[in-house]
Amino acid sequence: MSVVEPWLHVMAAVIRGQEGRILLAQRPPGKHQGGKWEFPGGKLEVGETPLQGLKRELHEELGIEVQHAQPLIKVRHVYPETAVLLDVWEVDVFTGEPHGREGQPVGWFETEQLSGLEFPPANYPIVTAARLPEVCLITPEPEDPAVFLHKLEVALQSGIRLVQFRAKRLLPDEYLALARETARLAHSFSARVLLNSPPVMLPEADGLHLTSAQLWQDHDWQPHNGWLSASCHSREELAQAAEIGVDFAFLSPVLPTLSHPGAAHLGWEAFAACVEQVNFPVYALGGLDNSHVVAARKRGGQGIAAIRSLWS
Ligand SMILES: Nc1nc2c([nH]c(=O)n2[C@H]2C[C@H](O)[C@@H](COP(=O)(O)OP(=O)(O)OP(=O)(O)O)O2)c(=O)[nH]1
Ligand SMILES: [Mg+2]
Repeated sequence: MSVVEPWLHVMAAVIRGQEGRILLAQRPPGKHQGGKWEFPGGKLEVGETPLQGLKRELHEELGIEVQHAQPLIKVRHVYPETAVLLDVWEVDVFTGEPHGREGQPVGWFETEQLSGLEFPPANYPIVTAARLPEVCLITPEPEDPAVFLHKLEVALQSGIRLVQFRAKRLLPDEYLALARETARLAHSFSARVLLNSPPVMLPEADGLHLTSAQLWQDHDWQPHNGWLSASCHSREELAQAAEIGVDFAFLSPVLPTLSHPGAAHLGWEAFAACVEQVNFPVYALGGLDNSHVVAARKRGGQGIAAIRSLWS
């Protein structure tokens, strides 16, 4: 990504309606990327703040008044015609009945339908961000499988929808058996499971999670099914994660942690600066709990991930 590129600042919205459905519009034929589905929005005007621009665009294009919105992701993309900075916000409270005021078709879609639609090439990470929740549970080292699954169920009941199954001390067969049970239980709550360093990838998993060391191994990690995510601790590791094509990442430690007392941590400023360098969703990790979701979002993060604070 060139820093001298004159980026065209575009505001776009992931508008959430009933049961989490998302409102999309079709770009008018003849316009740039015409005919494709888009997250409604348009160019920021001189003198506007991003939120003002977002509100104006959604009023002009859909006739709605935004009541509450928060940043979701920023994506930079260079088209042959223009370089765009897509500044995407999530809108969860609005008034008015959205309709295509410029004659464009609009529709509500389930998050799971999004990956089957044709969007402009810049939109892939936005679709990932729209499908990912704000909070990810990373499991602590399992001791007794029955106790583990019970605690997992408690976490799922409390609203967890993304689980990174992390077990370093199990034998391969034990790992796979518990990973299968974890996926089965998570799926019964419509939650998804990433496998951290599995002996083999399981078809029932929703993604493969890489350690930061694996990022540098000469290996094709792309799983046949699901997402590819990675643990990162620096700008260099995030750049390497981008290089190998991860869908999203976890950046840590953001705050001091009990597990690594006295170790250096990034702090929110450095977290924000690192996230700004990449085009995919990044979870903040390290010393965090549910109360830090808004802080993470303000710094460009997808939300927070945690072990300790999300496990009973
Ligand atoms: N709104 C929106 N624009 C997108 C998305 N993906 C994507 O690549 N773009 C690009 C296409 C365009 O080059 C640019 C948005 O410009 P636009 O044509 O919608 O701008 P606008 O609403 O202000 O329209 P206009 O006044 O120029 O007619 O961003 C998306 O999901 N939503
Ligand atoms: Mg527009």
